[in-house]
Amino acid sequence: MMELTGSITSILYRKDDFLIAVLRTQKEDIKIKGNIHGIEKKEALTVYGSFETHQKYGRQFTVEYWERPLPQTKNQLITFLASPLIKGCGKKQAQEIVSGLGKHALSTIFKQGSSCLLNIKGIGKKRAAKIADSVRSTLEVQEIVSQLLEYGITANMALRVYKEYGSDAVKTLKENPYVLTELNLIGFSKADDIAKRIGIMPTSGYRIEACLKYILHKSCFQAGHMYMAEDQLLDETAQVLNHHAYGEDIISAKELKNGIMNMEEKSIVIENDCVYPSFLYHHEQNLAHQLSRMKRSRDSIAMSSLERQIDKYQKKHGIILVTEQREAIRELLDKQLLILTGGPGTGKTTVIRTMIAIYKQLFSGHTIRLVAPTGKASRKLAEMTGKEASTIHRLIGYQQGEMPEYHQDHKLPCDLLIIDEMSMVDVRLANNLIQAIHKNTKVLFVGDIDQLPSVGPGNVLRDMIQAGVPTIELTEVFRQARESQIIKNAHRVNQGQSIVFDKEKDDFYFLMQQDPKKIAALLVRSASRFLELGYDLSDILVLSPMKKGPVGTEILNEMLREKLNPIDEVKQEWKIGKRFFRLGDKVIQLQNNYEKQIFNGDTGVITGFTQATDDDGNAIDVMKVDYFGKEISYTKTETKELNLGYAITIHKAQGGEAPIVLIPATASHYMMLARNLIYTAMTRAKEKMVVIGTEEALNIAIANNQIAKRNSKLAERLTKNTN
Ligand SMILES: Nc1ncnc2c1ncn2[C@@H]1O[C@H](COP(=O)(O)OP(=O)(O)OP(=O)(O)O)[C@@H](O)[C@H]1O
Repeated sequence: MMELTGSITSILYRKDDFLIAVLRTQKEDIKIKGNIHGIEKKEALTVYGSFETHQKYGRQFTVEYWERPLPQTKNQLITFLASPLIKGCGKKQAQEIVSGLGKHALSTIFKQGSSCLLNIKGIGKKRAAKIADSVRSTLEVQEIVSQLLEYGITANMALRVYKEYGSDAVKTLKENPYVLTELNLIGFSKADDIAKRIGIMPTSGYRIEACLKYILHKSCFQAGHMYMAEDQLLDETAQVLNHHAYGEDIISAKELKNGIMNMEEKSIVIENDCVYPSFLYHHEQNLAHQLSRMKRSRDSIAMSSLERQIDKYQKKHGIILVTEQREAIRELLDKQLLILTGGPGTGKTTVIRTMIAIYKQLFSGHTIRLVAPTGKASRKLAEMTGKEASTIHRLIGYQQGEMPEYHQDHKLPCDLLIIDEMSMVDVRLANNLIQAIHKNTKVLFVGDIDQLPSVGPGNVLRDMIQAGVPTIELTEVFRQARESQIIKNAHRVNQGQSIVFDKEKDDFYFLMQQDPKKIAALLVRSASRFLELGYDLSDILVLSPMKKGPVGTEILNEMLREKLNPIDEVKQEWKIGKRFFRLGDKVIQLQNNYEKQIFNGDTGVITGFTQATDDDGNAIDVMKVDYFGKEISYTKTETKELNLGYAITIHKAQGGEAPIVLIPATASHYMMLARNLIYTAMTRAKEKMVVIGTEEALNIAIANNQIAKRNSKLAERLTKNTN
């Protein structure tokens, strides 16, 4: 193996840890390539490896191992200390440190910590701690990264583990590489490969427990279950453990059972052969406990005064509420908890509006709050009611991994709480919300149970209805039923009837096409046509049931971008690995970001690329995205929270709506042909709905009403608690 030392003069390509760069040695400029983490232009570097001649790219040096040579001369030391790697240290402080501590400054700081910096001019206690921390972590990280690289643990993973375990990172990982799955860095099978390279025994308890957890979590977070039957969990785990790289029957049933027993004390709860991740068990139990207490309590108010108020409202607004709507208002004022459910256009928002107006008349001075699970849904709720509305997260002050601001010992100051789009709320969010509700607060859950269930575990709305929580179902369809076919067809789909078309009306189009590739092309053409007609990009929702495949969102996004926002010389772009973001691109946020107050499913448009300063005062590149007039900055690393948003999955579109909705219907995504998917997509359309595909595929979807059952005991607990 050869050794080369020099400084980086240019970076030619970088993706994650993989780098191609030019290294200037004393003799010549050499193209180097390999997994080199966090190196920037001008930095000194020593690489170990060998030369090879690439057919296309010629002679280059393949790096097996690398290190940042410790600065030797005083000047090198000053440059290192003043670099962005060392926080809190500018050039002035670096010069003072080197003149105070001499050429062994780094090892002195590493060994003695911040105390050796306290006598240096211009360095106070806080700055000394910052500098000492940075020196320690920079040196340690380099050591850790190089030690772990040989096992296939990338620098990014090593850094994350370092953050969690500090100097113990290598020891921890060598003993239990499955912590990489705990930290959500890789899945079980990749961790298992790494474990094999490290030499972990296939019968290791860590391996068994990691696999049990992986199977259980997959079932809860991908299929939405709250628990798994113990036998099924054991069977599925045995299959993975015994077939992945090690051959059959390496793990016995007894060892698996032991694994479960070990976990029982730490991370799972077993109740009558049902295995729950502990936190989900506690969410379900606490939610049931709190809900059943609420269900029981009753309020009594003057009903005659209520009836008078309803009559007054009807007269003022020229509306006659139907029996169910009137009943909903009565019920909520009589009880503490009510569910209002119904399909599109059945008057749910009308009930909310009436309820707010009457409640205000009856209880002036009381506080009313309106919330929904996503930013998109809460904006829609505010628009429909003309009242302020927020996300549930914002209402309760929820931050990832922290206790919400409002909880069981600090209740929300609110008298009437209305929660819209309840079908999207999973058990975790539902419990956090319910715990924060005061025993005197009235709660109205509004939702449509025929839409897709929550992305997260549980089926809260359905379970509550099943358990007998007071529910009013609105069945009469008011809106558009006569004039528009969208609502009419949505209700037909929901009842398992095929779609009907009236060519005279121009709000529901079906474009027949069999070939999936042509369907994709037609979706793009139709979207472009609507733009030509004067609609805005934000008016158009192109939805697909899936990400992959010929009509999946991935391909559609690329095709739509090329058509609707093609590249030109002046449009700036950011290239990050294989992905790139272009000025004017429509993007979607993929996860909740509480700091930015941007939530999973929010869509925006890229408005520019600029520079900002980070917490340490360093200049960083940022990309600006406009979300409904709110401008949010993303660093390059943060763009992993974004995807192109020209086409999004139906799941991500829940809770939102747009004037135009376009969807494909093809048997090529046979697995995804389900009634609640089509129904959810259709109910997003306000003005025009375009389906492109075959009637056969559409009818298969409409006929498929097999809603995958989710394992949950919320209904059972609620019923038991109440009886
Ligand atoms: N009792 C009623 N009499 C006449 N019109 C009504 C009545 N209730 C509601 N409407 C009208 O029906 C339309 C749909 O009502 P609303 O928006 O309340 O339904 P929704 O269930 O909230 O619909 P979506 O879920 O699709 O948003 C509105 O135009 C509303 O004014």
